[in-house]
Amino acid sequence: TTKLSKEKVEITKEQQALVKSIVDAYNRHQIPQDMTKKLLQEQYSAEENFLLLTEMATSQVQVLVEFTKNIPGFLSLDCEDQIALLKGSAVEAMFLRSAQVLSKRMPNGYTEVLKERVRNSGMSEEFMTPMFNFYKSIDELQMVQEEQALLTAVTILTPDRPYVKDYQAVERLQETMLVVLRKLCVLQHPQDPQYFARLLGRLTELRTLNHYHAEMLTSWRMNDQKFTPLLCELWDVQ
Ligand SMILES: C[C@]12CC[C@H]3[C@@H](CC=C4C=C(C(=O)O)CC[C@@]43C)[C@@H]1CC[C@@H]2C(=O)c1ccc(O)cc1
Repeated sequence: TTKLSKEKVEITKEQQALVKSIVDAYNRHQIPQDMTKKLLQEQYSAEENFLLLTEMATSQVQVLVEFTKNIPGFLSLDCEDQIALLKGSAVEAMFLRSAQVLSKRMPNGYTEVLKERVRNSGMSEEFMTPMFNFYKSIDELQMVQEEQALLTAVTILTPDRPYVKDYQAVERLQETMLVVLRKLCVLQHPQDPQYFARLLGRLTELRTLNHYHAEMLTSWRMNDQKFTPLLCELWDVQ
């Protein structure tokens, strides 16, 4: 086992401030309530479900940008690198977000309705399976909100995205998050010293979903489904 689990793990004052600012940003930036209400009310059809998810995806990108701007140090990165990180991590952040939302037990059956609409949105089986497997593996972790917020920040601050110029600057920021995340995991799950490693394993699983997503977009376009201008720009489609 790692030394950490033997020693008393201390979170420093500045690390506490870091976690607080990221968790606050994570909780502050959510898709608008009226959109989630629509999800519960609109009638079911593959087209209607796809439209709703497209609206949610578009809103989620805007939420993601606002959240990212609140990650300490992000705005001091090179501007073009900021764009490269957002473009490169948007799909993973979206799938991570959907897994975190779907693994919550919502009182009004929101997660069941959302799952049903995802299942019936014109997405083919071959992408559905890996995506729902991912949801299950995130659900098993039962992450607390600090872990969810930090894991999202770690995903965004992945240095090896296309077109990132100052790799080291991004790596340093990600490292800062990982150090805090590891301490939180040890403190939150003392009985499971491998918890942090399992959390990082989810990031590897996330990357494979990136690959499926490109094909998912293509298959949707084959059925001439329309995306929004923001999604087209983000994913270089149309
Ligand atoms: C990722 C996704 C779009 C965004 C959805 C996610 C399911 C759950 C969500 C919960 C959210 C919340 O409660 O905050 C924000 C939106 C998200 C994150 C969908 C599953 C498949 C879909 C998709 O890939 C897709 C992509 C392009 C489209 O045009 C339509 C769907």
